Amino acid sequence: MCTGIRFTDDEGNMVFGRNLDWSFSYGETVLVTPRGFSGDYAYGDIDGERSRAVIGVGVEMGGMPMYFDCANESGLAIAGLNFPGYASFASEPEDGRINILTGEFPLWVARNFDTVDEAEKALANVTLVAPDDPKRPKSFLHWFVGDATRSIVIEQMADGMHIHHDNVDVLTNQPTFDWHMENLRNYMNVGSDMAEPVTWGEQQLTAWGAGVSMHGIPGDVSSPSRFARVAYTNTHYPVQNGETANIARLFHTLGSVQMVEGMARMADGKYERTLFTSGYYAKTNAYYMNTYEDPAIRTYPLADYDLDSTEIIKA
Ligand SMILES: C[C@H](CCC(=O)NCCS(=O)(=O)O)[C@H]1CC[C@H]2[C@@H]3[C@H](O)C[C@@H]4C[C@H](O)CC[C@]4(C)[C@H]3C[C@H](O)[C@]12C
Repeated sequence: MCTGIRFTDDEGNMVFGRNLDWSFSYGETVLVTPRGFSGDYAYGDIDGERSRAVIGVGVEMGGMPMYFDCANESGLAIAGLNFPGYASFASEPEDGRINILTGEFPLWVARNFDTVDEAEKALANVTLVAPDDPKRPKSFLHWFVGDATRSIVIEQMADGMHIHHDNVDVLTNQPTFDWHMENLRNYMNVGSDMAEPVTWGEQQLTAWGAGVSMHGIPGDVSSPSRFARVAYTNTHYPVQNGETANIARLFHTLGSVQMVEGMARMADGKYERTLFTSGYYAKTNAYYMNTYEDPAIRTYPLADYDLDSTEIIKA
């Protein structure tokens, strides 16, 4: 399972991040794609005139950075999360369209747009392609895209591309975004206030501490439960000032939905766990990441790399 969140600091700078939950690593690292990199996309040269510098977590395949999540120097970020059973892509490119291999989609978005509005507009001409090619392993994802103003969820299904404005700024996995938003209505009774004393019959009941009003928020790690829990946390967390407090917010909010060894097995019998948590703060133009084995948060400021280089940089 995976979880993505977005929020802003007290000055309106975006913070965006995700948990990557899985049973094994693909050898992913922080990768910087400098402005001068010339992308050899599967379906032609689809980058526009100005290519933005991009940083994120991914793997290099065939000379291309395949990002799991990434952000650009303008403060636009994107993350791919599993969506099997619902995601459905074209198996071949279509004439007259911008054809994008699904694995290259995060790079294309981050290279070419400054805002969610711009990216959303461009999607009208996009065909997402997952060819039947053993050399190109498939992944069935939906994507979460955010900037300083808002976030959207992109779900390409058999009946077309669905783009949702995301009012709670979170995403998990299956089922569809619409379903998750409808499900939130099950939890509208909960809140963060200290529970007031009540009387049942002749019995006085008083809260034994904080947290009683939150009863009902599910504690398990299934996708619908994580969606409800992280939507609650993300929308109730007070706005923060500065790097330390906002990165703490990012990692604690994602920590509230992390998967711990032993909690849940995947279909292959292995335990799923939060292999890494990563994210971007637009104010510092930096990526942040920690892993299951090494929870110390490392910082990767874009300014530390040669952004005018032509080669992918492994941070
Ligand atoms: C497995 C990852 C998603 C994790 C997740 O959402 N888990 C949910 C578990 S569950 O189903 O809901 O149980 C996804 C996110 C990004 C994906 C990777 C990226 O898309 C980059 C390439 C793309 C290639 O097509 C496949 C390999 C790959 C390297 C992908 C492997 C895998 O599908 C990743 C790593």
